[in-house]
Amino acid sequence: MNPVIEMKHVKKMYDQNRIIDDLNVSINQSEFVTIVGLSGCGKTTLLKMVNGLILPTSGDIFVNGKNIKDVDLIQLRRHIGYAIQGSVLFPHMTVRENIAYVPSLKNKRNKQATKDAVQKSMDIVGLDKSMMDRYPYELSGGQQQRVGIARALAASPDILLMDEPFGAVDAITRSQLQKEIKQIHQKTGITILFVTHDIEEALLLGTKVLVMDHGKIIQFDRPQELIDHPANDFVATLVDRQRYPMLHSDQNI
Ligand SMILES: Nc1ncnc2c1ncn2[C@@H]1O[C@H](COP(=O)(O)OP(=O)(O)OP(=O)(O)O)[C@@H](O)[C@H]1O
Repeated sequence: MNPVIEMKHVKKMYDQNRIIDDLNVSINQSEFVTIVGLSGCGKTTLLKMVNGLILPTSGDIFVNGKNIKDVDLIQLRRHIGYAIQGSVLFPHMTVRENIAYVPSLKNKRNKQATKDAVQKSMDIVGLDKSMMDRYPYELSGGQQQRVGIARALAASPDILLMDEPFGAVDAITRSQLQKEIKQIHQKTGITILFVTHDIEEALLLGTKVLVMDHGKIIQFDRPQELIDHPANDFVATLVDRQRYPMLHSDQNI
């Protein structure tokens, strides 16, 4: 299978600081990759390099087989959904206008296609039609988060980048959103890269988990592999049996 995203010898420096260090990774279509690691280890930097919001100091990044050095980054981003923590909606636009933003750029002459895309992505994230004409300030945090995800999905992207998307909501809403994103992944087969601080969330959602430490990939494996065969003490501590017994198959008796 050809990888959807491939990074080869990618480095990122800020001044003399090496943030990403000779990173190599291949991500196949329809994987749900969760990215975990301590604060400041380079998770967001890695994510933003996929859609060219951050450019590497050296190395190559391929998306759908094309080196992003050779593609128009604005075009590239239209195929890559991006959802981040908190409300990043346009405050002066309604829910409908927020979600329609990218599809309307794509379907300039076909208003119906945009309308359909808005309806479809609202359905996917479970937003009621009655919300369409509300402004972001008229929504709860969880609803705003759903609109953010609907907006990221509306242009039917091949890849969805999510940076702590559920970080700012309460535990119940978070668990609902986790279920929804899992269903969206199963229904659409979209490739997802999902940054989280929460190892439990990473193990539950990811088809593969990418563990980072100081700008390097320490392990990139199926969740069960991390639990059964942690690559080092750092990973072992992260997936600690005492703290997450329910995630360990031998304890699910
Ligand atoms: N524009 C910048 N200039 C200088 N240093 C930066 C810049 N952006 C990020 N960094 C540094 O790069 C490192 C990695 O940042 P990054 O945001 O990728 O980490 P992270 O793993 O996502 O952290 P967190 O979990 O806290 O969000 C940090 O030490 C950060 O201070």
